Amino acid sequence: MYIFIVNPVAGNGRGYKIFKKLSKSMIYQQIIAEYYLTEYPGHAEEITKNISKGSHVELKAIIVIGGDGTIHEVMNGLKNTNTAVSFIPGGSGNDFGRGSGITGSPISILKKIVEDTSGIPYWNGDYNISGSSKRSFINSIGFGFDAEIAAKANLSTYKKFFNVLHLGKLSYVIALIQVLFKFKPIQVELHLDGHTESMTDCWMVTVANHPYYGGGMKIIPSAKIEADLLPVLVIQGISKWKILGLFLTVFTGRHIQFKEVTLYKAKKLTITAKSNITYQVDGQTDTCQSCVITKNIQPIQIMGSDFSLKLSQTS
Ligand SMILES: Nc1ncnc2c1ncn2[C@@H]1O[C@H](COP(=O)(O)OP(=O)(O)OP(=O)(O)O)[C@@H](O)[C@H]1O
Repeated sequence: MYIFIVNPVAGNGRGYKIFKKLSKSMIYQQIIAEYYLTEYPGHAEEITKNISKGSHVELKAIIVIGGDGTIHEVMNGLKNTNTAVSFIPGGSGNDFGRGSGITGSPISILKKIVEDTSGIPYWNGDYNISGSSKRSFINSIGFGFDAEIAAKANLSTYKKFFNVLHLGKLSYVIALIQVLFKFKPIQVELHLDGHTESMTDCWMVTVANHPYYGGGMKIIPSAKIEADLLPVLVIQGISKWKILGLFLTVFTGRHIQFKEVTLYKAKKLTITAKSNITYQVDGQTDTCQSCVITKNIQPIQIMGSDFSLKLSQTS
């Protein structure tokens, strides 16, 4: 059996339209399926927790139709890492689809999920904000400048408007300009395994499970799906005009050539700031003063990925 968790408001209603069309398709009619429509923020996580508690012995996969926020909730609701998960992009950003190799039309993705026998292993990252319990991020977690851009864009009225026009990236460009002239670099201490870096002029620190964020920007082009190691990108000591130029190159991934950009790899990162800083996790924002980040040691099987075809060809 397949269980669909559908966010009907993802992508301004795209999630629901995709599910409606898919549910009438031949392939959907041929499988045993149950579906849930989410009704409020946090609902996908609750549904997944309940599924995990139940005894769906024949459960082949949970299939998420929505955006990154919905798959973030589902991954955090999973109690049993043996449950396979898949994703049919229905949101506005859909970076998880890009990063895990899930591409094509909804029907072709469902076909791949049904025909895929093993899937690919995917390691989420874990983050522990001081004083709260551990959670997982599916795409990335970032502190400082990019998080403030995400916070500004999420609160804006123009984000919805641009999303309807499929120009979601433009909302980040406007938010970037708004944040740029007010932003004050942050003072942070990074503990990367046994190594410590103190920074007084830090613009941002981002950790990612794969290259993409913000609807297709290649923030850490070299990030790959792997166990154990976290790629960490740090930007420090840069002028406002230069960071503007840097962000223009993020879509191509050439920003890593700037001398103000440093890439690290670590099993564990602890970030401690002098005062509260803004962070974004899979696009949702909040503030914190310290955070511990590690890689989840239990992989989740992701079905319907184009990468599983490549894996089976190389093995
Ligand atoms: N029925 C609902 N009404 C309002 N919000 C909902 C409902 N169901 C789920 N949500 C919330 O909608 C938010 C946005 O969903 P999601 O991130 O999947 O779509 P998106 O923002 O369009 O895509 P992306 O994150 O890829 O840009 C999620 O945080 C989720 O908690």
